[in-house]
Amino acid sequence: MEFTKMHGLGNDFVVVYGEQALPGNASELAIELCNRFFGIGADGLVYILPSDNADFKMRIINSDGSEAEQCGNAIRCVAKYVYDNRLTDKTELTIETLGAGVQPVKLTTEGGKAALVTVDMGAPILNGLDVPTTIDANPVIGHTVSVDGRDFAFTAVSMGNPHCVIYVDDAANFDLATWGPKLEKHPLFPRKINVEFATVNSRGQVDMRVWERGAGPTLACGTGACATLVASVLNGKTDRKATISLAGGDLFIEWDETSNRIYMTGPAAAVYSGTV
Ligand SMILES: N[C@H](CCC[C@H](N)C(=O)O)C(=O)O
Repeated sequence: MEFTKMHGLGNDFVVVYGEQALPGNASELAIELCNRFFGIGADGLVYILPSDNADFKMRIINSDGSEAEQCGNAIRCVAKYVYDNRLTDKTELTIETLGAGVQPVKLTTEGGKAALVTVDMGAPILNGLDVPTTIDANPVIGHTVSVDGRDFAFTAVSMGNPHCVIYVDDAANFDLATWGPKLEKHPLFPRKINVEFATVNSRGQVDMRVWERGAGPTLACGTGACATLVASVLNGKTDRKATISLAGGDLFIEWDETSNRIYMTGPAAAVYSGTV
């Protein structure tokens, strides 16, 4: 199998093109290939497939073998892959995802290669039961989740995949390893959840660290950055445009008031190609 190792701000993927459909053993393959000691090593396995509704289709399998509905950093990598490998000559194209429909992307290029990618991530889903959570409220803001005697207030947002955003004093030094997995698998979240810990520094800049569903601590999370911006607007903490600063770097997120759509802008990189 030919693959290209790519990342968005250090959130890394094994990218495979040329399949007609997801192989039956995609989950087992993801576990094996994402293993950082016995495999290639990545946060996820990404397939670029044909689509009837868009230029391409993306499927993303987490390193634990679970398939996600959407992945912001991966969709930027897919856009870069198809442009740089001349599978399209368009700098404005569409990519179909499992859980967030068809998403328009815009590339800026440098030296004939894609550099920055802006993705229309669609409208956030805020109804608690649709995120999903077990909470019948719309939106879910400042709801309390208790784990091991500690209470966290969270805001729930889906970008196609589920997120809970929690504000803490010092996100960059927060104990992700202790609290991330407990929250990821909490019964309030029927399909588990991605957990973002955020510190708002101004109305235009937020530090965020993420414990991802099915992947654990990653250096960046595109959908998580979108969820963090939405939660910060809902909680009156930021404007509708802000830089979300992750361990791996910055993403620029805008929640357009008129269209209700979220725009994410950030880089994508290809590291090497290989055969496995
Ligand atoms: N672990 C996520 C999928 C990857 C999302 C993240 N890597 C991103 O950039 O949006 C989930 O199970 O919902």
